[in-house]
Amino acid sequence: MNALIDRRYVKMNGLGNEILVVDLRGSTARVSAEDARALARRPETRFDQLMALHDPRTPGTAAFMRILNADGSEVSACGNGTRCVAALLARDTGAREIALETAAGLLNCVVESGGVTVDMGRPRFGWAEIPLSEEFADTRAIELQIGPIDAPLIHSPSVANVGNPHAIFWVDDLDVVDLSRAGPLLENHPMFPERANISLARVTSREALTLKVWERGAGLTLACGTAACAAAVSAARTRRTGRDVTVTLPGGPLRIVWRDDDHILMTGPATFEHEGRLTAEMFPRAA
Ligand SMILES: N[C@@H](CCC[C@H](N)C(=O)O)C(=O)O
Repeated sequence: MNALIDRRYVKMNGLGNEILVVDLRGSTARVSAEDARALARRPETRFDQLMALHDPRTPGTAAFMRILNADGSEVSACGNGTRCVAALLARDTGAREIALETAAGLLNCVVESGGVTVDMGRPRFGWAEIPLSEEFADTRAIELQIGPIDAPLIHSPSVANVGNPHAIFWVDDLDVVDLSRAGPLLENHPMFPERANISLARVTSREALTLKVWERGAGLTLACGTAACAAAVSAARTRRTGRDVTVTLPGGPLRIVWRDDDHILMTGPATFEHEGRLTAEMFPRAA
């Protein structure tokens, strides 16, 4: 029998980025890539990212989170999912300050009526840290051979790692490229050995960006918290904006502050949809 059966799930979203929280604390159950793909296909558990909660590994943290994309790939960071988990644990326990842990490190969250703020830690910009498959001294703009989708309007992205890899293409018009077509090619470009999340970003003022994201392992989503962080720090790094910006995604705005101590603070909503228990019918039968 699948050890996930009868575990609690909570369907949430962060600005329309669909999040499924599966609470596995107190058990040794794990979500496999196949389990994740099965749950992602069902209407009641559909998700862009699944946040699996496990018993804490570090004193003072509320849970260790494994994060899976809809294609079953496991990743180390998800901004919208982290806000959702913090809001859920705040609802469950009454705590307002919640520390969570992922493979990428600790995330301190503050849950307030106006939204959830997550300290997303420090960005990394070294070419090997992104990671890229070629050495670049300056990752504010890298040379990318794009081939058939090359156009003067889309070139030389900024790259950043905020727990996961991102490439940000600066454009004047977010519709200049069909991201549903270009996204998969760019996500799987040989420059990105671990694939990458791909954003089109438009600077609208010194304090504002608009963003469209093709997510690694999930495709076009209504919002991506880590992409908003990566775009904000890249915009500040390239002097396009200051360090306190509103990033507006198709699902709505996030406030991103890149503090002087190098930490990125992301603030935005977390929305509850419905909850239930996982059942046997949700998983393919073992042969
Ligand atoms: N939607 C997320 C990012 C999820 C992970 C990403 N697709 C990856 O593979 O790195 C967010 O809100 O940050």
